[in-house]
Amino acid sequence: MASTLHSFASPADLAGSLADKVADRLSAAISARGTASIAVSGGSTPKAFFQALSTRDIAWDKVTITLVDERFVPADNPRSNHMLVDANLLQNKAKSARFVPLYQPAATVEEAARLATEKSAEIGIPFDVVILGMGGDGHTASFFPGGSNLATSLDASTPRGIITMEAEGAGEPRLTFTFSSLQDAALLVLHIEGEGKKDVLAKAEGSGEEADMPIRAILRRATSPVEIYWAP
Ligand SMILES: O=C1O[C@H](COP(=O)(O)O)[C@@H](O)[C@H](O)[C@H]1O
Repeated sequence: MASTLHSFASPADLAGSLADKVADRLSAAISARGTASIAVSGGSTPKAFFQALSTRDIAWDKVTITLVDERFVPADNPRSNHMLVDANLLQNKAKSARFVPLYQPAATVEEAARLATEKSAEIGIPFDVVILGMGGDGHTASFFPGGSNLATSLDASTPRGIITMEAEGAGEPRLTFTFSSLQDAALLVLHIEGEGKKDVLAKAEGSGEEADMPIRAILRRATSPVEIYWAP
């Protein structure tokens, strides 16, 4: 499916514009079905966008928020994506949204993935909005080059749900929604910032193996158009 690049003069401009776009989509879903869903990324990039989105006028009590991926660490760990979302998105008007975490206090990451899959199955499919990020190594969600479950996670026939991932560049073991869960969102966004990430994107758009730069799976095979939001 095609992708469209939306470039902004600054990260603040991008955050405001993306927040408006996402708010419109969530509100449209609420008008149509009574509920809306969004899966967001962690990392350093989405903070300003989260803060802007949290101020938008939406019937937040009808919105379910989850993460596209998470480290296998509890919510009070500063490295958790949950803590980032708590501090920046589940604030202001968005305080009344429902949050479905991926981390589960289980003995193993595999058991946590099974429990998270069970809990996230209550969220309607497909997601109304998915916001992906991208690492300098071309990973997105926790689809890491060399990842333990990379092939399975990217296989379009792997069922929707959460799968585990361990990889050299990943730090802790990870929990990640599968490609099949994310690729058909009504609004599928890739949010990246900086010249370095633009170069990584250009490389990913060239030829090469998906396994080397897993973001290629989204750029090449997502059934929804990919809206790329970039600022320097
Ligand atoms: O590990 C992760 O990194 C990516 C990108 O993070 P950034 O700090 O370069 O913005 C992120 O999209 C993903 O959710 C996160 O778990």
